Amino acid sequence: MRVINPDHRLIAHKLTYLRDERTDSPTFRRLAEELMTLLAYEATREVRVEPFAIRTPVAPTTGIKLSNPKPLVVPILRAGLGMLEGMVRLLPSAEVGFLGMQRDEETLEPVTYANRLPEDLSGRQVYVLDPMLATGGSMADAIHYLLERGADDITAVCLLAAPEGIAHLEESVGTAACPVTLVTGAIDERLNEVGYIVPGLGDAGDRLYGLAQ
Ligand SMILES: O=P(O)(O)OC[C@H]1O[C@H](OP(=O)(O)OP(=O)(O)O)[C@H](O)[C@@H]1O
Ligand SMILES: O=c1cc[nH]c(=O)[nH]1
Ligand SMILES: [Mg+2]
Repeated sequence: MRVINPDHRLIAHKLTYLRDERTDSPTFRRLAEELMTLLAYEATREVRVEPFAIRTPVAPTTGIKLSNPKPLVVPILRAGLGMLEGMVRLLPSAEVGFLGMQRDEETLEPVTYANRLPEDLSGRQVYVLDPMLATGGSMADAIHYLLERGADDITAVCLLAAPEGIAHLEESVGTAACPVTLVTGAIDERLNEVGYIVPGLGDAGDRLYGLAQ
């Protein structure tokens, strides 16, 4: 599994404000979108393209355009929704599928409560969005669903990752038949005893959308 942690001061600057407990939900939502757009620049570096012949006002030339089928973007509800707009701003022709997952706060095991993905993902390039890679259980399950449906190139994008989550993902999907890449805005220190990323930013879903019941 390839892990990409772009070294960019604007990413670090925006992440600092995102982490700050004084940042309110509207600002948190705007920063999450902006960070996603910056990470999307890296995550889509190898988006699939094909040659495209055009004519400029001066001369014919050959450029490139996105290949069909277009990439599939999959935000993991709830918190991944906060990254969706930032991604489709750069990839407006992408299709969007949804996975709803919630981590059981006692066992830290992910529970899937919604699944709205195309049945057949053969030959598809897929971008999975979730701001937090903590134990890595939710992202690993999401990637397994995508692999079962035939996805053949998967990029997971998160804002923060714990070393434990990266190690779990490596173990769980690192030897998958298709390439799996993780793009993360930062790699934090560790998980605490209740499975939160340290220093982290708290519960991303709650900070985006308010307290969950
Ligand atoms: O790596 P893991 O240990 O699996 O934890 C990460 C998951 O936890 C958070 O979701 P949460 O369960 O809080 O749901 P929410 O998005 O509805 O808040 C986060 O958005 C990830 O999906
Ligand atoms: O730190 C964490 C861990 C899991 N989910 C979150 O939203 N934050
Ligand atoms: Mg949450």
